[in-house]
This record gives sequence, structure tokens and C-alpha cells, in this order.
Amino acid sequence: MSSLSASETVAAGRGPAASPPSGPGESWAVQVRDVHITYRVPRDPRANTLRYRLTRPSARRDLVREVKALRGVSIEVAHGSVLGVVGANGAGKSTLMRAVAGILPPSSGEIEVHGRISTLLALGVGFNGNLSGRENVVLGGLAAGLSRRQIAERYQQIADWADLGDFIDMPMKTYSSGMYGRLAFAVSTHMEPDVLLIDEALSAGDAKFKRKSYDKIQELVSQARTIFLVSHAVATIRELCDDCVWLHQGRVMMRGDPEEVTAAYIRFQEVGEDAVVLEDV
Ligand SMILES: Nc1ncnc2c1ncn2[C@@H]1O[C@H](COP(=O)(O)OP(=O)(O)OP(=O)(O)O)[C@@H](O)[C@H]1O
Repeated sequence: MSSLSASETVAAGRGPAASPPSGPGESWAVQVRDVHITYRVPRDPRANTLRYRLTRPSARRDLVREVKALRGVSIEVAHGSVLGVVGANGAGKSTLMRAVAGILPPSSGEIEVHGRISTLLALGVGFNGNLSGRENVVLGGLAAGLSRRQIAERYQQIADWADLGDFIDMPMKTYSSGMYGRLAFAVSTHMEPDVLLIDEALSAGDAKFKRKSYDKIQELVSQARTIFLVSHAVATIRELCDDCVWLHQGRVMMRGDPEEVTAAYIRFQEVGEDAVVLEDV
């Protein structure tokens, strides 16, 4: 879990920096403007070894290749909306979420977030497996910018919601992935975030937990919180979201009504991208 304080901007080449909300930007919870993110990865897995470098000095220039994960993504998200993010494996969904969370600075472009962010990007991110669930709740709260007193006030609610029984005092490395998910979801949703980022978290729990998660998200929606929800489960996107963006190879392919966007996305997957041009979908 990570947190940004009110109205922060993440821009190319630097970390989160304070920026006052001004002008039309104030009506948006999140503005992503022409964001590009490029990862640099070793071309050859052996390239990091000293032996490789000493024996192939001439190959140095080619040691890394670039992966363009986001290519000019622009998205404006209104306060209180629930934005579903869909796309095939490798489309750039998690990269976008990490960038909005302020964990990954864009290579170019700008992201503006108005409000406090809470993230549930991958199950257990930010948790220390050697510590108990109880201790991790405190850590998660501190990471989200709460005081110890605020955390103490919320602890019982979080523990009740996660419903882990005696496991709350066991080291988290003894948890099943569903138990991890329950606690991670409980912590991030009880931090009263203005903007909540959820990446596939709902898929880890059982049917009862999923229903509870839906209800919690609906509650946050009714409080006009803004939510980003990345999921491969189209039914989940249709049930929970009022807006949807489809990413494809790092670009926004379509944006709008969740029913229409997910229908086009499914059709695209079925037909295959060679047979479909952008205007058709
Ligand atoms: N840490 C990283 N280092 C290098 N390349 C990365 C890294 N993370 C992601 N990528 C690459 O960036 C592209 C986008 O990945 P990303 O994880 O954002 O996609 P995704 O839509 O979330 O995929 P999935 O549905 O499989 O989770 C992919 O080509 C992936 O291989």
C-alpha cells in the first residue's frame, strides 16, 4: 500500500511532488496526460554478470532493450466515478495503476491526483510476512499517512471486516492468498481514501468475500470516493463500474460505458486483432 497526500502530481523524471489544484483540474479526481512509460530490461539474462561484461565489451550498447508499456495514455477521471480498466495480459493496466499510485514515475507526461490515494495493487504488497496481521494493519495505516491513534480507532473495524479469527495474531506468511486478500482489502478500504486503486484483488477471495468486497466498494462509491478497478472479470467490471477504459498495447483503445467497452473488448479478443480495425470496435 502506498499513499499520496492531497493534490499531488507525478511527472516525468521525478517522484511525487506537491502541486496545487487549479482551474478545470479541480473537477477531476485524477488526470493522466499523455503518459509514456518505458521499462528497460536486459536483452540477455546473463548480461548482468561480470564475466559477460568483461568478455563482450563491444556488446555493452545492446545490453538493454526498451519495453514501451504505456504510449501516450490520457485519461481524466471524475470524482466519485468507478473506472474499470480492462485489457489483455501485458496491455499496461498494472503499469498505469502503479503510475497513478505514484510508485512509478512516467518516462514522459504528467499525472495529477486530487486527494489521498490508497492502493491495493497486488495482494499483500506492503505487508511483511514475518509480522502478524495486527502488526501489518498498523504498518499499512502508517504507510497511508494515518496517526497511531487513528489506526487504533479503526483497528477493530478492519479486523472485524477481514474476519480472520485467531489468524490476525499469526505471522502473515502463514496466511492463504485469500486471507492475505481479505486483510489487504480491509486495510486499504478503511483508510478513507479519496481515490482507491484495486488491481485484481477481488479474484483472490471466495464467493462470500467477493460479495462483501462488492458491498464495500458500493459503500465507498456512495461516499463519492473515486475507484480504479483493474479486472479480467468482465462481469465484475459491468456490475461495479460506471465508466471503463480498455488498454491495448499501452494505448487507450476505447473509453466509455462499461457494457459497450467490455463488449467491444470481448469481440476484439474473439475475432483477433488482425481482423479488426479500430473504427470497427
Ligand atoms: N518491471 C518491469 N520490467 C520490465 N517490463 C515490465 C515490467 N512490468 C511490466 N513490464 C512490461 O510492460 C508491459 C505492460 O505490463 P503490465 O504489467 O502493465 O500489463 P498488464 O495489463 O497489467 O498485464 P496483466 O493483465 O498480465 O497483469 C508488458 O509488456 C510487460 O512485460
